[in-house]
Amino acid sequence: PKIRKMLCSGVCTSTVQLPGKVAVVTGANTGIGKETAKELAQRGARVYLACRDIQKGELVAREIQTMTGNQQVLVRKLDLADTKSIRAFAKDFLAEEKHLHILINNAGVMMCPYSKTADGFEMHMGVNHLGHFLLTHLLLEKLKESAPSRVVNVSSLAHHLGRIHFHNLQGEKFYNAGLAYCHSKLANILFTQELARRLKGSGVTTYSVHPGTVNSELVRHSPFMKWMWWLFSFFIKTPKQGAQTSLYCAITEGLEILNGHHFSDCSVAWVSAQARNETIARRLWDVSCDLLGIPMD
Ligand SMILES: NC(=O)C1=CN([C@@H]2O[C@H](COP(=O)(O)OP(=O)(O)OC[C@H]3O[C@@H](n4cnc5c(N)ncnc54)[C@H](OP(=O)(O)O)[C@@H]3O)[C@@H](O)[C@H]2O)C=CC1
Ligand SMILES: CC1=C(/C=C/C(C)=C/C=C/C(C)=C/C=O)C(C)(C)CCC1
Repeated sequence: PKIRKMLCSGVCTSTVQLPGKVAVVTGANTGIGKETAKELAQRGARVYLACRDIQKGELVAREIQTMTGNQQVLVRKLDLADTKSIRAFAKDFLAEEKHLHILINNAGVMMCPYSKTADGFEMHMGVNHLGHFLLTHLLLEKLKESAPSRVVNVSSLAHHLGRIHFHNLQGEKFYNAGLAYCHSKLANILFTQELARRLKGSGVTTYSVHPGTVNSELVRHSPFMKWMWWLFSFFIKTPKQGAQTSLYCAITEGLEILNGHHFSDCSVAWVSAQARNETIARRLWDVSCDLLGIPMD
C-alpha cells in the first residue's frame, strides 16, 4: 500500500465549477481522456469528446451524461492521423461554438509498429505532436477570444529519453517504436514552452503534464508492456487518478504565473535539458509549421 500511495499521488482538490465553460478533450473515449471529460462535465462544462471512433465516443457520452446529469456532452469526429479530419473538426467547431475555454490535447499512441499518417508523418510524431500542433493552431483565435483560457498538453516522463532528430523526424533513416514515442512526448513539452512564450499577455496559458503510470489501453501495441501493466496493475494509477494532473492544470485558479511549466502529481515537475532548450523549441515550431503548411510569423 505504501508503494501504491507513492506511485498514485496527486489529487486535483480545486472546487471550481464550470457552468458556461466550453472544453474540448481529444481521445476522450477511453483511459485518461474519458475520466478528464467526465470530471469537466461533472463540474458543469459543455464538453466536446473529440474522438476518431464516433461509435465509441457516443457510448461514452451517454455514460457521462447518465453519471453526471450533464446533457451537454457532445461527440465530434477527430482523427489526429489525418490533417483533413483535424481541419474539418476545427471548421465545424468554430462554426458551432462561440467560446473555447479549455483545450486538452490528450490523445496519444505508444509503441506502434512503423507506420505513417495520411499526410506521411511518422505515426507518433504525427498524432502525438503534429496533430495537436495543428489543432491548437486552428483553435487559437477562439481560445484568445475566450480568455482566460487554457491549453493542456498530455506529455510523459518518457520525454527524458526523447531527442528531436531534425534529420530523421519521420523515422525514415532509423526507427525504434519505444523511442519514437519518447521523441513525440519531448515534442509535446517543447511545443508547450514555445506556445507559452508566444501567448504571453494574451490571457491564454498552457501547461504540459505527466499523468503518472496509468492502467489504460496505451500499451495495446506492446505485449510486453501489456503484461507489465497487468502484473503491476495494483501499483499503477487508475485512469481517474491519471486524469488529476490534467484537471489540475485546466481548472486550478491562479496557475497563470506558471504558464509553460510541466506538471506531475499536481505539482510542478522537472524536465530534461533537451526539453528546456529554447533553440530546439523554436526550430521544432518552425519545422512543424512548414510540415503543416502553417504560415510562419
Ligand atoms: N497510460 C500511461 O501510463 C501514460 C499515458 N500518457 C499519455 O496520456 C495520454 C492518454 O493516454 P491513455 O489514456 O493512457 O491511453 P489510451 O490508449 O487509453 O487512450 C488514448 C486515446 O487516444 C486516442 N487516439 C489514438 N490515436 C488517435 C488518433 N489518430 N486520432 C484521435 N484520437 C486518437 C484513442 O482513441 P481509440 O480508442 O479510438 O484508439 C484513445 O481515445 C496520451 O497522450 C499518453 O501518451 C503519458 C504517460 C503515461
Ligand atoms: C519499473 C516498474 C514500473 C514502472 C514503470 C514505468 C515508470 C513506466 C512508465 C511508463 C510511461 C512513462 C509510459 C507512458 O508515457 C511499474 C510498472 C510501476 C512497476 C514495477 C516495475
